[in-house]
Amino acid sequence: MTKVRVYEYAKKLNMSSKEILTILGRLDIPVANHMSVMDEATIGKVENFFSDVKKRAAERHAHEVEKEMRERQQRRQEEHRSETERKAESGAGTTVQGNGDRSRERPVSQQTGQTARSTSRDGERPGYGRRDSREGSEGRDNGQVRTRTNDGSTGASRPQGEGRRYDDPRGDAGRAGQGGDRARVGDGQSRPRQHSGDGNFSSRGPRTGSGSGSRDNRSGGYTGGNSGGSRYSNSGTGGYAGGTGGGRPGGRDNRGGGGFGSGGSGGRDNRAGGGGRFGGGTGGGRPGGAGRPGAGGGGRPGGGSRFGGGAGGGRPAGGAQMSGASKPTAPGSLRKDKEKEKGRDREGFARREEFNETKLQRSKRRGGRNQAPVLPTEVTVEGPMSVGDFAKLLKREPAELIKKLLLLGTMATINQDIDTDTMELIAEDFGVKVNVVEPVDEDALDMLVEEDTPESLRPRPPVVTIMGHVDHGKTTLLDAIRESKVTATESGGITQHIGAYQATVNDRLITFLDTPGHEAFTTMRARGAQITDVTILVVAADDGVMPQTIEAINHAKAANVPIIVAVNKMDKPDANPDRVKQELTQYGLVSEEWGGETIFAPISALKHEGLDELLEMVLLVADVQELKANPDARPRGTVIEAKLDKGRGSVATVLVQNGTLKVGDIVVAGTTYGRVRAMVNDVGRRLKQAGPSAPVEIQGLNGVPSAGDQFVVYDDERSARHLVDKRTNREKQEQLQTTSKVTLDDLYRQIQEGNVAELNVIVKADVQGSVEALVQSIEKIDVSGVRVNVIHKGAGAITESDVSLATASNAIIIGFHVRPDVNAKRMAEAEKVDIRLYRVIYNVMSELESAMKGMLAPEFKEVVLGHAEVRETFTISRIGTVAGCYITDGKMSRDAEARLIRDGIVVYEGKLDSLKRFKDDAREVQTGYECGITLDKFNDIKIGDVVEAFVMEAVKPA
Ligand SMILES: Nc1nc2c(ncn2[C@@H]2O[C@H](COP(=O)(O)OP(=O)(O)OP(=O)(O)O)[C@@H](O)[C@H]2O)c(=O)[nH]1
Repeated sequence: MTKVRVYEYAKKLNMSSKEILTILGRLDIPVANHMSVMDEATIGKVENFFSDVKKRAAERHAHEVEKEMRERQQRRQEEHRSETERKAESGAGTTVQGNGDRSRERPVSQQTGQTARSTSRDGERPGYGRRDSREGSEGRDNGQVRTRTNDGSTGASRPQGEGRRYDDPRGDAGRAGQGGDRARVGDGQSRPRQHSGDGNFSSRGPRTGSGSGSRDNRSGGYTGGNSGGSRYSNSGTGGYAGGTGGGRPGGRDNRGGGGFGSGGSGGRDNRAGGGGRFGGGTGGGRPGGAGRPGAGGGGRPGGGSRFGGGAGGGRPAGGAQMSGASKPTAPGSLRKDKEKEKGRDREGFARREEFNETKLQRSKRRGGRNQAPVLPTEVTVEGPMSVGDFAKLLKREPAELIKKLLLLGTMATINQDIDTDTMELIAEDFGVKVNVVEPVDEDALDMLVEEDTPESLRPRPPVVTIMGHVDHGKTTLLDAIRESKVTATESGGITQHIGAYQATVNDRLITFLDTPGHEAFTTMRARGAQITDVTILVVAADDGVMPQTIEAINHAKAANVPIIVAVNKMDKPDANPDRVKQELTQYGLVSEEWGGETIFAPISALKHEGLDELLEMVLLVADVQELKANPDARPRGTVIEAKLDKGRGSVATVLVQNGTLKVGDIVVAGTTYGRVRAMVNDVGRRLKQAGPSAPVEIQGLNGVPSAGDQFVVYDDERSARHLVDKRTNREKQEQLQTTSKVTLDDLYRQIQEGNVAELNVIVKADVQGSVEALVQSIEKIDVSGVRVNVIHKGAGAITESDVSLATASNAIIIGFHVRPDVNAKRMAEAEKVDIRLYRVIYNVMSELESAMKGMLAPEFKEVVLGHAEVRETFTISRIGTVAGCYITDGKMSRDAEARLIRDGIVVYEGKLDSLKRFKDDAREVQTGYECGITLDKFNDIKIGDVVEAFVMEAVKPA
């Protein structure tokens, strides 16, 4: 793409020009209006903007997801904690001992202490880290320290160390060590079991620090590098190490674990793993322990995590708060208190949230006295549906869904369809379960489709279609087969062309569809009917592959029907079957002799040569397909052709495809039904019944069905009639829908039905200035769910070409101080294009807006009575200008209102002052007569002007 106009670009993105202009404005790219040209650089900037939006949306979504995960985890931890507490009642100290070895404990305690010291020394706020780089380096140091912790030389601060919080772009190093203290604080105490070691950091250390192997030790990895110590520990590096972040080390349920950081990860169930689910920086991600009272240091998602920020950090609060025991660990700095405060705040927030949620749930349970809709907890969908419909189902505002979609990185409109996966994602956010069920196949229901058991199936004759290029001999072949193979003798019946016949070959039947060429395929397939089992492709040996040959191949291939090539006219001296074979290889039909799989049968339809071989091949191919049907099933099949016969009424040739059709059966075919009165086969023999693959002509339907209609036998006439009525109504409805044009009067209904997402408008006005003003105003109309899209604008009368454009694009035409010319008007009436004529811009706006909001309730409608052409003008003193007119269409009425149109532009609108026929006042003057007209307080009438008479009629709201 090099250069596009704003509106084109907007259209491409399914957005409004206004939206693009707003974006351009935000990007400080000067553009005049929607016609302005956007060059490549501008487009690039806009696209960057979009990708930024998406990125942010994804991040926000990630944030939400994680928040939810965190809450869930907290709940689990709570549960687990109480369980642990119960267990711990019998001896906490032992637990400590049991969980880690001393060597591992020590470093932690040291580490803890160290960090605390360093923090207090620095005067830093330990929990959240500082922003200055120094801190970052400390964070890194911490990381290093962490790696050294085993020798006890130092001690890492909180493992998440260096990460920045959230999306601080500078998060690379800053905030190092943040949360570390908290971690320690938590470390120290949080875990109830550790109380045994009260105040003794070292004794507490191991639990928290080294990921002591406790399966559920979510806080384990606080020792950073030691995370490996945990049974389910992180395999990553550094655990909580400041530098590399680390994961949430041991926790079995570690979902976010170090995953947010670059290293770490790893709990058994660590779902996020080291890579960082949200691509965090280096930080510690969600450092386990979070919220687990004993574990301390609970990390709220490590800094880096969600917002792709730097490292670690995380929310220290959890542990600290819960442990409340931070006292012994923390060096008692004020900051710590503040930290704690913050922690509390967060806790408080979480509690408040929880409270709110509980309240919501409770009120939901109570039926929401104050909240009108009872929100569903489970919905059932059948497949993709529009955002609007899904919102309705969820009893939420579409905007909420659109927002969620945006968070998922999808910009959707209310009418946009979303798939079931997306629905599930959104619904999950609302706590709603989505059940996806197979859509009910109404047709299958109507057709009373039943499964046949394998035992009930019996072999049936193949149904063959003959196709090929014009004059290659299709008809001759069909006739030749019929003549030589049809057993017309038995009843002495007269061979009838009923659209299909059956031939006997080696005592086996083959059904031939008698309609040569593509019709059988096109009409049948267009109606979803697949009746052919084998195709004989006739190719004249002297002519080779021709366009219709290729078409035929494509049809057969599309229908997945095997092809047998009949190389015809072999009797001709210039027959060249090899050429045919050669040419057909290009289309994937390679003869068996040449190593392919396609059967080629050389024949002469004219001389009846090679027919037996050809038909044997047909049987062979059919055998491979194992064609079967259940003769005892409910009879069903397809209409091959149908006509109205003078003597016999509706006559339809049907191919029975399953079951056995009998005289007296009640058949429904398309929108016709009736009892089978009589049934004859292709040799004119009256039948009482016809089994699978039999083509028969039936009488008794109440109308003429279409070729391709499927028929089925119903048990009673009433339900057959009911089905036909239903289908007829559906057809009418569909017809109505396809022909209905959007009009302002039913715009709202169409919006509601999801038919209009964009209201296409053509704007015509008297002068260019008005056009622009109007367009600008129209584009400003902001009604959710529909967007006004000006597809064409211009100064001058409304012409035929405007109407045809409106027809093609389902637009309405807005005329401002202009009128449609005669042809345009006629065409608009015929095409049912809504032309709205206005004289005040405000009215345009308010009417459009009202229509979009469904509030348009026009009480009056203008009805044009007729037009008169001004052929002469007279100026009479005290009266003014009298126009000598000729009525070109309709009539002029004395009481009518009138407007004067000059070159399609309305120059006056008011009342007819007088209407005279010669010298007499006239009440009405009809087409083809002359009359004198004066306009109320208007004299500037010129020859060539047109007077339009109209009245305002009250109309019932649609
Ligand atoms: N020599 C010779 N002529 C044949 C043979 N088969 C058909 N023809 C002649 O080819 C001409 C066209 O045959 P049709 O059977 O009408 O061909 P078609 O493919 O049905 O043609 P359309 O109905 O127009 O599509 C007729 O004059 C046939 O007599 C054949 O095997 N040998």
